[in-house]
Amino acid sequence: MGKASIIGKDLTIGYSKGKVQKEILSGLDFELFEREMCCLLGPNGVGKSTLVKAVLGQLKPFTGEVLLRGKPISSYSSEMLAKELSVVLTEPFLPGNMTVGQLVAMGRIPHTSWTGKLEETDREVIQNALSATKIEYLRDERLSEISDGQRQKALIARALAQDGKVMVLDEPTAHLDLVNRYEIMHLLREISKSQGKSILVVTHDLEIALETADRFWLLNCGTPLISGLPEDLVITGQINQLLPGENFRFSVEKGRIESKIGSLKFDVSGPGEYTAWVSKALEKAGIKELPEPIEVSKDPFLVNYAGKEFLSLEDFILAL
Ligand SMILES: Nc1ncnc2c1ncn2[C@@H]1O[C@H](COP(=O)(O)OP(=O)(O)OP(=O)(O)O)[C@@H](O)[C@H]1O
Repeated sequence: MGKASIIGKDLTIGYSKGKVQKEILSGLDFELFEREMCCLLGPNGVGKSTLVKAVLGQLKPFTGEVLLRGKPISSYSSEMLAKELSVVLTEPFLPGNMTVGQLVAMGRIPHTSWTGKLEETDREVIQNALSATKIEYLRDERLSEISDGQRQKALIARALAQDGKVMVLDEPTAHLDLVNRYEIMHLLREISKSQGKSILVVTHDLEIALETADRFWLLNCGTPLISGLPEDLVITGQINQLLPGENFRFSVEKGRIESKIGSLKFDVSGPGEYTAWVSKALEKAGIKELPEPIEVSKDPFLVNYAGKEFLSLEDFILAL
């Protein structure tokens, strides 16, 4: 574990309207470490973006304080903050006729002199940011003419060019397809290691976060922030904090959320990697009980039930 880049101490955060304070979260303690990618997870409306605003120094806590590299974040000027912290927000306004290269170059603004002239070192940083995000080929493309996934990578490249030690991203994979979501989260993980950055990512992608994050911060209404290795949170069952109500649970064996199956009264035997899928298909079809055992075989896949063979689960369920 590296040093903590960001420390939150007994924070109470929320919004003020006139003299009225609307408290969103309280009693928050956390540390974001160097070389770590930390995913902040929690249900809609719990206060993840509000916490991010406090971490970025954009929202003054009602009580407690946020320390950035050991100093209160409130003591940083906006110029100093821009050198330490890079941010990727959900849907920023981007001029469509700007090129990817120009967008990434904007990351250097906190570092250039008042003339805004890019020095050789700035150009190198921009080149490295484009290459780390694997979008050099997009340098001259306009933002209005690239895909959502490519735009997201360009925004990450801009944050990299800004070269802060801490990167904060609020739902960087929203609206992206599964492959792009994996790719971006793996890329962020790679960057945290290769460039020694602390990366905080707000995400709802639990399964991808489990694959990529070094640490989770779990937020839930009325409970303290839980910080730990994702694997520890799975093993201790604390991960279930993310699942409201009684209908879902996190399957420790399968590493994903599933609906709680009441008492299933069928007996499936065969290759372990297939039996769970058989149960799942039966459960979705509303079947909770079967009098005979089900045997599944591999190469070719066959379901054997009550003396009959089926080539697919669809055929099997249709015959029941
Ligand atoms: N500017 C604001 N003024 C007052 N209340 C706000 C403001 N922004 C957000 N809130 C309230 O703060 C609470 C937490 O909102 P926040 O956006 O932080 O949640 P979130 O966990 O990021 O949600 P989501 O997962 O849906 O993005 C909500 O009840 C919301 O209505």
